[in-house]
Amino acid sequence: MGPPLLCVDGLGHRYRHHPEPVLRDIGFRVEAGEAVAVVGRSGCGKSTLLHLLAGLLHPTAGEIRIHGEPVRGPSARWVVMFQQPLLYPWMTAFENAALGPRFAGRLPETATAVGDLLALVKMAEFAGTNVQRLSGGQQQRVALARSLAAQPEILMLDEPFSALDTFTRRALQVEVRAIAKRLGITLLLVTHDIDEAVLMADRALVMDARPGRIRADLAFRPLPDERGIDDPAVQFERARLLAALGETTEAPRPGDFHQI
Ligand SMILES: Nc1ncnc2c1ncn2[C@@H]1O[C@H](COP(=O)(O)OP(=O)(O)OP(=O)(O)O)[C@@H](O)[C@H]1O
Repeated sequence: MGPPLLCVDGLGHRYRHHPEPVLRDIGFRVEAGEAVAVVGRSGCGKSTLLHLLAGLLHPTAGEIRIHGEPVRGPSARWVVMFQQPLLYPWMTAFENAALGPRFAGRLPETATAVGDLLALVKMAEFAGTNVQRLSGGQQQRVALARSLAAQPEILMLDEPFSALDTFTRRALQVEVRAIAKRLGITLLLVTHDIDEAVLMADRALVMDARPGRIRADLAFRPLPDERGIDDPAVQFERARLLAALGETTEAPRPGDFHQI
């Protein structure tokens, strides 16, 4: 068996002019195809961790390997989605989604594939619309299509839906998970939203703050890919996650929720 997709060992980070390290001694593995949420309170270092994993920031201690190779900078093998969709406002949805293939000189051959991706994210009818005329949720859908057009192995998400209303956020959380599973893309998500973690992930790494460390590695029991927050099994995993975060005093028992 080869190395895991992602291997993190003894990872630490200290910002310049910052007296204390933000992250200390972080280690975990992620296998290809997993969906992993890093969960913790605001300020515990989640974004810093994701920036390190994406090669946007260099660690001051430890090592990150993807396919056994040290991460030294950004790569076409992974893409990051942020809270803001970061689209070019003067372009249409299609033009934004097609940016990667265009820069790689792969348009027009890949135009159909980009069209298919817009359909996958339910934006086909808006392909020719200027993105300024789209809602926040629709803009994130376009950003998702742009990310998928890069054919990444890993999709890294930094609280990508936190600026959206609850209804839109829920829909995107469930859809992004289903799309990633369908395309075989590994999901790495950092969030302080427990619901987002149980809706999108198979497993949660629970972080402590000051310094940021992993307190627990919690594998969820198998849940359906298209899951609802009200499903009893999802509620059960949510309660386990809350207990792991120290938000409740007792871990739940299966009998606490019906139909498990
Ligand atoms: N560029 C920087 N320079 C110095 N300190 C920083 C920098 N970026 C973040 N920090 C500090 O590092 C700590 C962790 O920040 P980080 O954004 O990684 O946490 P987070 O868990 O993602 O928070 P949030 O959920 O609020 O986004 C905070 O104390 C923050 O002030």
